[in-house]
Amino acid sequence: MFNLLKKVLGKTSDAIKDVAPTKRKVIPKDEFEDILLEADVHYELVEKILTGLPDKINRIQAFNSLISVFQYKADFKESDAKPFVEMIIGVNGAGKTTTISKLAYRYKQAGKKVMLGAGDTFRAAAIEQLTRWADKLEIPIIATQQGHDPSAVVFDAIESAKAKGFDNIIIDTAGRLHTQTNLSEELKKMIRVAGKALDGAPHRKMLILDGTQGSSSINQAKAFNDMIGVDGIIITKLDGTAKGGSVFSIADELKLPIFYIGTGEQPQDLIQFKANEYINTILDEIFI
Ligand SMILES: Nc1nc2c(ncn2[C@@H]2O[C@H](COP(=O)(O)OP(=O)(O)OP(=O)(O)O)[C@@H](O)[C@H]2O)c(=O)[nH]1
Repeated sequence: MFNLLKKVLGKTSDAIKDVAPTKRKVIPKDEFEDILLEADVHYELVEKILTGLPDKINRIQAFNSLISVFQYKADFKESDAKPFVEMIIGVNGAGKTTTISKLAYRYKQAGKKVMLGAGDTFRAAAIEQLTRWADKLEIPIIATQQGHDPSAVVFDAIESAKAKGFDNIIIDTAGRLHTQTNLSEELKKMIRVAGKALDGAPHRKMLILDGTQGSSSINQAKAFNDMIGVDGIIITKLDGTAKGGSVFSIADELKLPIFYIGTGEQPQDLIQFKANEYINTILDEIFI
């Protein structure tokens, strides 16, 4: 896991090495500042992280300051609902479809019966892409034609999963409609319909953010959070970017738990996010 994370953060580590080529026991505070900025931690947060730190910083001081970014106000409460209904939200291209296949693969590996719902009915390509993943993973999918009401997909998926004793339903959603208001109304309706079909559903609304966008994905995330209230985040494509520090900015601005990070394009390329491991992987590049 540590090695995998090291690989995922390879480009971020290279960026850190450009600023701090030699590892030491203590580093000057302004060098720590440069490192954080280089890794795309957002300026105000860098200032916050540095507050209270001495002029020369050791690893423990750096760790304590960075881990404080991940103290969320409210953590997501695990649910043992069956089926556990999850909605996957985010802009087009963030990696929703791929991430759904990764979650489905993960749950299936854990022995769960998983069903997908093709809720991005705005684009035929989204329905096709998800159906291809479902076939490849040998997982059933509820899909309709382009333009049909995605709430019907939600309802049918939940009814079918209840009848057949499924454990997990993962529902795709549109990332864009003709207007933002349409999108908001559609997502809210999907949530209402899920709740009618099964008490407490959807149990988790997961936002997918593209890690290569760095801190600029934050406004998008806030817009979705304001619209429907997000329970947690998955950050994708961290393997291809030097902006690994954006994870700090995302956690700080949204105060939402980060559940997983995407580490590649295949169904198995998803790892659970653990703040301490993430920070230690970065600090390994800086300190002896
Ligand atoms: N390297 C890498 N690529 C990823 C990751 N997650 C998704 N991708 C790629 O990002 C691209 C977009 O992913 P999709 O899953 O199609 O994204 P989407 O949000 O469903 O986008 P649309 O289908 O355009 O709505 C694809 O080429 C994926 O293979 C990841 O964690 N790492």
